[in-house]
Amino acid sequence: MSLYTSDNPVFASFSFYAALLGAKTLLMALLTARQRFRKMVSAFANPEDAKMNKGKIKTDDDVERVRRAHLNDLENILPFLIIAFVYVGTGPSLGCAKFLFRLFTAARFMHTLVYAVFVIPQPARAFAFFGGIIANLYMIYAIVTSYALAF
Ligand SMILES: N[C@@H](CCC(=O)N[C@@H](CS)C(=O)NCC(=O)O)C(=O)O
Repeated sequence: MSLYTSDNPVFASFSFYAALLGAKTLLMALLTARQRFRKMVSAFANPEDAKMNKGKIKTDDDVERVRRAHLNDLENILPFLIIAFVYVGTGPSLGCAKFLFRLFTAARFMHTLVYAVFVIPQPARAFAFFGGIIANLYMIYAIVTSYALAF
């Protein structure tokens, strides 16, 4: 049986969480746009955008915060997609794989809520960030130990 078909519940679970995280990352652009419009007068990225909306170009702390959260998603979710995909190929148990995918997904949603939506003081963001890092590092460890003989 191929590990990369919907017959494999681990791959099905990976596909589900990958889609959820992909959608979440794409929606960060809407969150940025919402913040730009809330701050109407001062937060358009390009002259043409400012002109169209009768605003001025200037950076804004709240807009930049959402942009940093978006960038942080790219720094963490893109590696997850590659790492978790390779991890599926090691044939992990469904329970363990689901736990890691859920931990990572929950951690990234928490990161955005804490960083860009409710602006909760540290160390809340650091905890959310490390939840995701731990899941990714565990999968890297599982991959490396599975394929150590291939070195
Ligand atoms: N590129 C990140 C690398 C370190 C990192 O991701 N730190 C986490 C936990 S404190 C974070 O949420 N950083 C905020 C950010 O990337 O804007 C940074 O510049 O902070």
